[in-house]
Amino acid sequence: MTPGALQGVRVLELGPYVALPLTGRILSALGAEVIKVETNSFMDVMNYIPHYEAGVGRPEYEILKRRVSLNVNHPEAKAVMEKLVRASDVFITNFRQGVLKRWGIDFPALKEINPDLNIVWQTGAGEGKPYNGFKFYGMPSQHVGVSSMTGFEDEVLSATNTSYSDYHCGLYNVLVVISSLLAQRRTKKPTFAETSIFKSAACTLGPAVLDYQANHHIPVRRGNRDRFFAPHNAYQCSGEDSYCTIAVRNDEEWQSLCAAIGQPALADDPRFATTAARFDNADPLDELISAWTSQRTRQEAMDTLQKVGVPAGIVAKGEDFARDAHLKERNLFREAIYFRPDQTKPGKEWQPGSRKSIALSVPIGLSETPCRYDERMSRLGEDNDYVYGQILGITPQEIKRLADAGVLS
Ligand SMILES: CC(C)(COP(=O)(O)OP(=O)(O)OC[C@H]1O[C@@H](n2cnc3c(N)ncnc32)[C@H](O)[C@@H]1OP(=O)(O)O)[C@@H](O)C(=O)NCCC(=O)NCCSC(=O)C(=O)O
Repeated sequence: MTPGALQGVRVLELGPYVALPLTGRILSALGAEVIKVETNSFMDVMNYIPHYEAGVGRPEYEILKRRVSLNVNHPEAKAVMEKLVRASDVFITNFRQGVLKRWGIDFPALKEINPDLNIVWQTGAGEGKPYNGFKFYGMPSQHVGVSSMTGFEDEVLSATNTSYSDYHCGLYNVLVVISSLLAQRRTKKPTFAETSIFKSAACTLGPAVLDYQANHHIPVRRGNRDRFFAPHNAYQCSGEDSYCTIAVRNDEEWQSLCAAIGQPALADDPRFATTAARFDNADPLDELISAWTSQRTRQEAMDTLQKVGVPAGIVAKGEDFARDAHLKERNLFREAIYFRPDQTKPGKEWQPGSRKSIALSVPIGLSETPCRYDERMSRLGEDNDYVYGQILGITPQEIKRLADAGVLS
């Protein structure tokens, strides 16, 4: 197999939920060896959401990681943790400082254990008053971001139903890791970096920040409409619950749309002559477009418009999404098989489980160092022998003793 871009880099991951495990997932797809530390009594919640068998890695997150069990609250765990830290190039965590201190791995301690260790500390809001030490999940962190300006006017708050601040922060974490490793080659110094899901959410506001500063415009909720695009909406197509989205940025795209829907004269209609005019006349504009889309399937509508360079996409969900021909063709979805221990045999005889799952791979293509993909589902503790034995050099007897003593649990 061609070595990945981050081949030779070892990352120690300690932390739950979306953003931090996403970081490890991307790094492992890029070729890093990512060791994820969890304990049976606090397994990353994302690994046991109801759909999945308890303890089995959630496909899109843990599929490539080395999952070890270590109860860091155990008095004997510190020595094992120190070995892990010494063997790693990068440490990523989202536990709060007090928790890390309790475990003897706050940042000064880590520096002492491994002076070359790069550290990414993913926080809620970061250091500094007034939010220092705040606990955040996606939604509360997003009140500063896009969710305040998405949705329809009469909605109290548009919960985006996806914690985008986590996905953004996970990507920032990856950038930090790669930059730190590159910088270290030059400076010989490791980096300590603080990232934050709150700040990541704030950075999704984009031009709205400038618009407020320059013009004192406070963004309002406009449903699917947008001042800088018109038409800009989801249009009903033939068939139940079937929509096509269309976004037109300029007059050229508008003229192409008019021709494609068989109404070239609309391009000269003064109500629709400019983006501003089309935005002001969005109701009749949307009616005209709906009249055309409602006679077609969403696929036909999308294909017809895309053929003439008008950005259009189908609204996909559930099966539509999982079976999207393009995503499938580009290998974004792979079928992954659950593995589970064969209870009839002693030791670790792993058998393919009965259920299959769709696993998301990383949506990037690298020509020289392709991303890794593995169809194996890892299970908590599955890599204990490899990591503790082969990487850390702990003897099998000692691994067994630590396991029996509840340290590796
Ligand atoms: C992630 C957090 C919300 C988690 O907060 P808390 O639930 O309060 O967790 P704590 O940090 O206190 O730790 C939880 C408990 O688990 C224990 N714990 C955890 N792992 C271990 C291991 N390996 N061994 C032993 N014990 C463990 C830990 O000691 C605590 O025990 P006790 O003390 O005994 O209880 C917070 O740390 C945080 O805000 N982090 C920064 C922002 C962030 O990453 N947010 C989530 C993004 S994802 C997201 O938003 C989303 O999914 O949605």
